[in-house]
Amino acid sequence: MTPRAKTATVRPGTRVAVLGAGSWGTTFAKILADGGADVVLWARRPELAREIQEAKRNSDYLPGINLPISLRATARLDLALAGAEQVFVSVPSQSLRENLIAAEPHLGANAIIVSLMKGVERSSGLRMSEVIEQVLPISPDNIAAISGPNLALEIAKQQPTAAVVSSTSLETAQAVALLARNDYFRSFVNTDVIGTEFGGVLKNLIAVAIGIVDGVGYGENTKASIITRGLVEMTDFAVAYGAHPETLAGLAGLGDLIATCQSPLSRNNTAGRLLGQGYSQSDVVKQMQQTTEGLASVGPILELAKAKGVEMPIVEQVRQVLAGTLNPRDIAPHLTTDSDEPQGERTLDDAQAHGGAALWGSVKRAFDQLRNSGRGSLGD
Ligand SMILES: NC(=O)C1=CN([C@@H]2O[C@H](COP(=O)(O)OP(=O)(O)OC[C@H]3O[C@@H](n4cnc5c(N)ncnc54)[C@H](OP(=O)(O)O)[C@@H]3O)[C@@H](O)[C@H]2O)C=CC1
Ligand SMILES: O=C(CO)COP(=O)(O)O
Repeated sequence: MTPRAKTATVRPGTRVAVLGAGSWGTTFAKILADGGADVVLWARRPELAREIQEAKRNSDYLPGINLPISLRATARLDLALAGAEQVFVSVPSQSLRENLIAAEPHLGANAIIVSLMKGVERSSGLRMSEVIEQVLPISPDNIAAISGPNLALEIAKQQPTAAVVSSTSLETAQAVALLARNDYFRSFVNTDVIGTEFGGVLKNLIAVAIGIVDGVGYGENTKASIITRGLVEMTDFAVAYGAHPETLAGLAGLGDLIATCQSPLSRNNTAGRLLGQGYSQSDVVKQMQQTTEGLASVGPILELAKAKGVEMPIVEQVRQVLAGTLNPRDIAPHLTTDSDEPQGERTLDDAQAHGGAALWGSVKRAFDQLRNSGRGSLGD
């Protein structure tokens, strides 16, 4: 799976919309505007739309950040979507369905819909691209997802980073990647939507576990053990659902896992830290002012894991801490067995064996893919 990209160019001023003016939606609108697109950002609260439109600020979510002069904002969905060739969606995952239903009458026939979200729908267990496909009369080839190590505030400060744009259609991924890039944000492409989306969902759960460990006061050994074993868990799960193991070794898997597990900017990490300090789930939910996808994803992910016979001991422990049935001090990087017998270490090699790839082969292919897709699609 090495996408060979065609050379493509971006039309300056291509009209796009971003739905959701929280920290990521606003940051992504800035990425697109700084890349030359004509961006209209939709905020559900008129006062926030007004602040962005008039003061070029979003003081609720990105304090201290100056937004591009060219960025426009509105609380009217019809105005945001009028003429938009690409629509980037960044609302909480649990509200995606209702927002798509509201947006549908205003969407252009050939608009590409891009998910920026990292959750699954609790009621259905569906990934965001699956919800989009279910709600809108749209071909899967017109849907994309973007994921990677993308802590919003760092990017809003124009610190360089990269992400993966994924679509079943390489051309769609390229068309989106060409707009979602500028001198501080680099988009690579792939066609593994399942792996790209699940990477973003699953790293949130491991980040909650790391936060718990931090809150308890355990150190680097515990965290490194959980991150390493967490990546195996993530890969096992995603591969069971059809992902390519290489994707989990890339920006949307390992890359995002590292960023989210080590940054205090991460809301999932912060929620975990509060749990580790002894706060209950309901206290944590009250304290978290921003979207914390991991808390909503634990249940559906464990259900999906069970359906495929995948063991996820770290995610299961997160569930138990959330439920108040496991003392946070007892969280540990368990092996995937209850046996008292010493077990062989299951590594990425084992997890990736489902996909028929050995670790170093797949890592090499991932690097090749990034190199090729970057050169081919971005024209440098
Ligand atoms: N922040 C980050 O660093 C990153 C976040 N993401 C993903 O982006 C998605 C959005 O997260 P993020 O921007 O951080 O969240 P925030 O909490 O910062 O913002 C959420 C936004 O969604 C709006 N919103 C809340 N409920 C609804 C609803 N029912 N209908 C419409 N809009 C609603 C909020 O509006 P209001 O202000 O009016 O409440 C706000 O504009 C998540 O899936 C997250 O995982 C991905 C990469 C990075
Ligand atoms: O996805 C993110 C970074 O890539 C943001 O993580 P949080 O949602 O935990 O803040």
